[in-house]
Amino acid sequence: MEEIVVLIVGAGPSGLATSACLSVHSIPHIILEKEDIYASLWKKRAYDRLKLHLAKEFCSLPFKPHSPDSPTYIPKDMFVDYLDDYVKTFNIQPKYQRHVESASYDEADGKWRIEAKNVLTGGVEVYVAEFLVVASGENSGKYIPELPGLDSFSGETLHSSEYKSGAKYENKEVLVVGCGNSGMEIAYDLSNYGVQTAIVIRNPVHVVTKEIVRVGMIFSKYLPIFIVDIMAVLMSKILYGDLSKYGIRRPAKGPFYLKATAGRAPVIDVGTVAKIKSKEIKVN
Ligand SMILES: NC(=O)C1=CN([C@@H]2O[C@H](COP(=O)(O)OP(=O)(O)OC[C@H]3O[C@@H](n4cnc5c(N)ncnc54)[C@H](OP(=O)(O)O)[C@@H]3O)[C@@H](O)[C@H]2O)C=CC1
Ligand SMILES: O=C(O)C(=O)Cc1c[nH]c2ccccc12
Repeated sequence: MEEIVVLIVGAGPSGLATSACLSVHSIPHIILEKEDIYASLWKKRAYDRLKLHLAKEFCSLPFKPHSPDSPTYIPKDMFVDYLDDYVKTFNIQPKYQRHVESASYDEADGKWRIEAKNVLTGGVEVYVAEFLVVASGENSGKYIPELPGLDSFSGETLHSSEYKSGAKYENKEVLVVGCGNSGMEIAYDLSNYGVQTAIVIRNPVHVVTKEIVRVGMIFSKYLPIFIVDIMAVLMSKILYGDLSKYGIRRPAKGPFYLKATAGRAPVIDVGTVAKIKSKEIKVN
C-alpha cells in the first residue's frame, strides 16, 4: 500500500497539467496511467492530418504558453512535442501500466482507497490518497456498436482510433459511420486520397468553421452563451446556406450550449461540407 496526498488517474494533458500545478505548490502526488506512455491518445490513436481545432491560446497547459512562432492551429506532432517539453520541464513521472479499477472514499478516515491493476504483473496495488483527481479522458475507450451482419462483412472494418490516413484505401469504397469531428475529417481525408467515400449522418449536427469557434470562444468571455450561439449559427448559415438538403440538419439547441451542457462538440468543418455539396462525399 502506498499513501500519497493527491492521486491523479490518467497521464493525458489534463493529468499532466494537474501534476505541474501540484508540483509548483510542492504538493506530493502520483499519476497512475494504464498505458505505457503519457498522452497515448495523441501519440498512438490520432490520425495524421489532425490539427487542434481550437486556436493555440485556448490549448496551452498551465505555466507554458505556446511559442509565438507556432501556428494558430497546432498540428498533432507539434502538440506532442509541446507535451514532451512540458513533461521534461515539470519532471513528471507517471506510474505506467497501472489500470485503476476502483476508488472508494472512506468517510471514517477521510481518505480515498484506490485499487489499480499492474498490467505487467496482473497484481492489484492499493493506494490511499487524501484527494483523487480523475483525468481519465472523455474519449479514451473505443466503441464499436453491435451491427447485425458486421461479422460476415468481408471488407476491412476499423475504428477511427486506428485510422492514420487514406493512403491505404486508394481506389476502394469506404463507409464512415459517425459524423462527429473524427468521422467528418476522416471522410474528407479519404476523399482526398481518391477513395469513394460515403458517410452516415443519423442525427442533427452543427457545422461551423474554426474561425467561428474562435470568435465564439472570445465572445463567450463577455456575452451570455445564447447570444454567442445566435451569432455562431447565423455565421454558419451565411457561410454554408441550408445544408438540410444534403442530409445535414441543425440541432434546435446552439453549438456552444450543447458543448457546455452535454459535451457535444459542433463539427468544425475542414472542407468536408464542400465535398458533400459537390457529391464527392455521399451522405447515407
Ligand atoms: N482536431 C480536433 O481537435 C479533433 C477533436 N475531436 C474531438 O474528439 C471528441 C470525439 O470525437 P469523435 O471521435 O468524432 O466522436 P463523437 O462522439 O463526437 O462522434 C461520434 C459520432 O458517431 C455517431 N454514431 C455513433 N454511433 C452511431 C451509429 N450506431 N450509427 C450512426 N452513427 C453513430 C454519433 O452520432 P449521434 O450524434 O447520432 O449519436 C456521432 O456523430 C469530440 O469532442 C471531438 O470534437 C475529434 C477529432 C478532431
Ligand atoms: O470538443 C472538441 O474537441 C472540439 O472539437 C472543439 C471544441 C472544444 N470546445 C469547444 C467549444 C465550442 C465549440 C467547439 C469546441
